[in-house]
Amino acid sequence: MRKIVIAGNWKMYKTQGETLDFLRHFLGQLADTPDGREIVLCAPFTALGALSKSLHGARIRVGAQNIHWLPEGAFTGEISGDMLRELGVRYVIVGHSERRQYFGDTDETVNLRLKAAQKSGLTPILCVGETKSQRDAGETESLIATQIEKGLVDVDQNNLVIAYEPIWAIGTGDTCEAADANQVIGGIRKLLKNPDVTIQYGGSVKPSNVDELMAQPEIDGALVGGASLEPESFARIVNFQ
Ligand SMILES: O=C[C@H](O)COP(=O)(O)O
Repeated sequence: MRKIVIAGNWKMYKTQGETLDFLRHFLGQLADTPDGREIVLCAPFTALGALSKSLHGARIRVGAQNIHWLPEGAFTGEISGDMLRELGVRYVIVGHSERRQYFGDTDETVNLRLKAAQKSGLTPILCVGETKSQRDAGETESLIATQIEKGLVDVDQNNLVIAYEPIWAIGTGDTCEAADANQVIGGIRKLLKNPDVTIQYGGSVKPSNVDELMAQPEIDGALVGGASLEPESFARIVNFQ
């Protein structure tokens, strides 16, 4: 049975105070959210502790946005899985295109981070996706197959979420057609040993397009950037029809 997971990726937005303000407005809008939908907020490191402490049994899981592959060491600016666990974190995004583009993540380091997350009892959200030029060159399928195959070496597919995020659709308002996203995600599923892995779509998910995306048979959730920053819009997304 595939689980529905709707995750907000706050990227480098929201202080602790802004996080608490978000929760004040967001939690009250979950009263009618159907059972069986996992809601995750992936906050900046500095807000994770405040987020965990303020949930008081609410049905929200806390997520981080990066993890180092070693338990400790001289790695300035990095954070380990056990440090995240101590803060109540359950999920962690790995291999987001912004990490790959700006901070040098490769399929090899993504693989190390995935395994480290699982070793610490976290559920990693592996991001894959193509650029516009790769899509135009017809390379989407082969590029994603490489990201999946190299990323998932020795990774436990029973504790994993994958997010298909076409890079040209991130933060652009230019959403991938729902049917196209469904087709790519169906292709990803065929590469997996475990067909029940939750596979999300990410890239300009909004209240206006979430219903159509979530109606697709292969799409099990969403990884939401900009539209997760506002309580009203993220609530509408998690309450998709
Ligand atoms: O992780 C989230 C994605 O980068 C999507 O961001 P976006 O919803 O702002 O396009």
